[in-house]
Amino acid sequence: AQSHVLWPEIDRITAEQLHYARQGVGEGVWELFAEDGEMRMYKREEEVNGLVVDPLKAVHTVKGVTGFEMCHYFFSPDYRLDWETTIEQMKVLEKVSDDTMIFLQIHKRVWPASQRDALFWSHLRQVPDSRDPDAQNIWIVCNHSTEHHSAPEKSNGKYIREKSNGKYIRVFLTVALVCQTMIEPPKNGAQITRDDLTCKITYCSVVNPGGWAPASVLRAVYKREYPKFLKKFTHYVYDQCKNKPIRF
Ligand SMILES: CC(C)(C)c1cc(CCc2ccccn2)cc(-c2ccc(S(=O)(=O)CCO)cc2)c1
Repeated sequence: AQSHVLWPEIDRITAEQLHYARQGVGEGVWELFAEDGEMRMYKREEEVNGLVVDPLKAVHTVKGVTGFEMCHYFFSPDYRLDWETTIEQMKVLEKVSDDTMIFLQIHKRVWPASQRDALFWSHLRQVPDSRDPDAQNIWIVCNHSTEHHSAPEKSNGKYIREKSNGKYIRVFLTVALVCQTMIEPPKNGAQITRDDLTCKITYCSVVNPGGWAPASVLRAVYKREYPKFLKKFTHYVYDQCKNKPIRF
C-alpha cells in the first residue's frame, strides 16, 4: 500500500491515533458515562460549529482472544453486518491492499435526524511497542474519513439506492481500535490455550455528524449505541474464535 496516494495520510493518522489511544483517561477531562464488567466508556463533551462532536474513549478487557483476532474481525468487511447494527448498507469502494480498504456505509436513520453515510479508509497494522521492542502483540485498526471519486458527497444513485431527497449527510469520523494480547504462560510449560489469553482493548472515536442533529438526540444515540456496540462486537469475536486455533 506504500505506493497509494493515501499512504502518507494513513501512516500519519494511524500513528497519531495510536499515541492518542495510549494516553490515559486520568486527566480530568474525560467523563465516565458507561460501565459494564471490565468495560469503561468515557467521553468529552465538545461542539464544533454548534454540532455535537463528543470524543469517545473506551477501555475493555476480554479473555480468550488475541489482539490480532479482535482487530481482524473489526477490519474485515466479511463480518461487519454480523456485529454492526447501525448500518443499512456497506460497500468496499476500493481494496487498496490486504490491510487497507475504502468503505462506504449507509447508516440507519436515527429519527428525527436525517440519514447519514460514512466514507472512510480502514487500515489494519501490527505495531511495535516502543516501550517493549519484543512485544509483537499490539494491533491497531484505524478508520478515517476520506473522499472517493465513486461516492461524491451526494449519493449519485450509481451504487447506493437513491433516497427521495437524493443525498445523505456525510459524517466525518476518526476511529481507532488498539488491541494488546497478554499471555499468562501455563505453569507446566504446556501449550498456550485460550484460557491463557487476555486482550486489552482501547477504542477511540470522534464522529462529526456532518450536518445539524439535535444535541439531545446525538447524545442519547451515543449513550445507547456505543456500549451496545462494544459489548456486542467483543462477544461476537469471542464466539467466532472460541473453537478455532489461536491467531496471534
Ligand atoms: C453514535 C454517533 C456518534 C452519533 C454515530 C453516528 C453515526 C451516523 C448515524 C447517525 C446516528 C445518529 C444521528 C445521526 N446519524 C455513525 C457513527 C459511527 C460510524 C462508524 C463507526 S466504526 O467504529 O468505524 C465501525 C464501522 O461502522 C463508529 C460509529 C457514530
